[in-house]
Amino acid sequence: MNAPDIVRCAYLELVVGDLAASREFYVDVLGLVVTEEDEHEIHLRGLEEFIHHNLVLRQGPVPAAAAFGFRVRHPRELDRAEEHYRALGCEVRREAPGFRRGIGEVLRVLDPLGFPYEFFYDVQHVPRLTWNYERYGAGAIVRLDHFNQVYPDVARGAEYLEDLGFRRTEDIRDDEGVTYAAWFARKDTVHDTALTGGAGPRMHHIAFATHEKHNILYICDKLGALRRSDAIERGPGRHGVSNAFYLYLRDPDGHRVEIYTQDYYTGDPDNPLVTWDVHDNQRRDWWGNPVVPSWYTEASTVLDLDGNPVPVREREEAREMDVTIGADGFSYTRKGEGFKVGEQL
Ligand SMILES: O=C1C=CC(S(=O)(=O)O)=CC1(O)O
Ligand SMILES: [Ca+2]
Ligand SMILES: [Fe+2]
Repeated sequence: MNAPDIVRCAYLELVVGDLAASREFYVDVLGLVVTEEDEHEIHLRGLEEFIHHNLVLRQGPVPAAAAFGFRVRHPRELDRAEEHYRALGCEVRREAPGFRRGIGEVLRVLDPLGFPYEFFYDVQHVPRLTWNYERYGAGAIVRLDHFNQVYPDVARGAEYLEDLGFRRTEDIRDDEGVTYAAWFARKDTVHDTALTGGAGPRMHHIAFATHEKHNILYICDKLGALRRSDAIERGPGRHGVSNAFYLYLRDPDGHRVEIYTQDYYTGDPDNPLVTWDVHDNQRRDWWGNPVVPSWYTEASTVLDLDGNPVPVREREEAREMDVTIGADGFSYTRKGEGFKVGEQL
């Protein structure tokens, strides 16, 4: 099927329970830039962004991820996207300009995995603050890097995303051929989205990029100084997959936010796939530090096109947390030299 020409992941809409508390987290603590705001919703972006927003926070009753927005290369790609999804039998809605602040026509779909995807081209340009160093806090979040989606059947989800034109850049598998997670790119970095095997469809995290590791360390130090270290869920650390330096935070509603820097270029057509053994204890943290259980088990509800929570299905294949016994207690540092056994916590 003719897939739409997707340029990049562009925005996420999050429903939050207390808009002021969320504003404090994303603006005062993390330093995202406010493009527009009113008493119902806030439109935020990274310092290097020129499209209207990368994140919408909307006050609502059920904390959830309401839309995953992707920019396409030309307005005609909305027609191609509509054709693609109708051929898949998906619910498709075309929304006139103005449906979303700063965005032109939007094509909305509930995709075959149950995720609310949106596609757009026309967008209001806003000031790119790249050189406005007076606006930079030490956390310095410069752009949206990726989404991460929880879905029960990663192999099935990968088939759908690859048919949508995404390039698989990395994955985690076992010797029996089970796929536990996979990463998919449209732009020239490691991913625009990823599938984490688990009960889904749910939103695992949104990731923003900084330029330097010290920006991430500053965010940790700032949260400590604010006595908000409980917002730190996992990290800081160095990923195996993607090679990025990372930190995972939980926002006031429990939505997971990754701060991410220095992954690698993947733009050549023959970019080699990197596959990790699920028992490799350095796959998710290159230093072998354990993955806290909540990172595997907790994620955000997603909404359908009418704003209702999408029902969640459990994963039927082996779960990474079980296979590695708790948080990476049954994994090896050096293959063939035996396993680290038992809980790491
Ligand atoms: O962006 C990512 C890159 C790597 C990893 S992992 O924990 O190293 O698998 C997780 C992640 O999907 O958040
Ligand atoms: Ca196919
Ligand atoms: Fe991530």
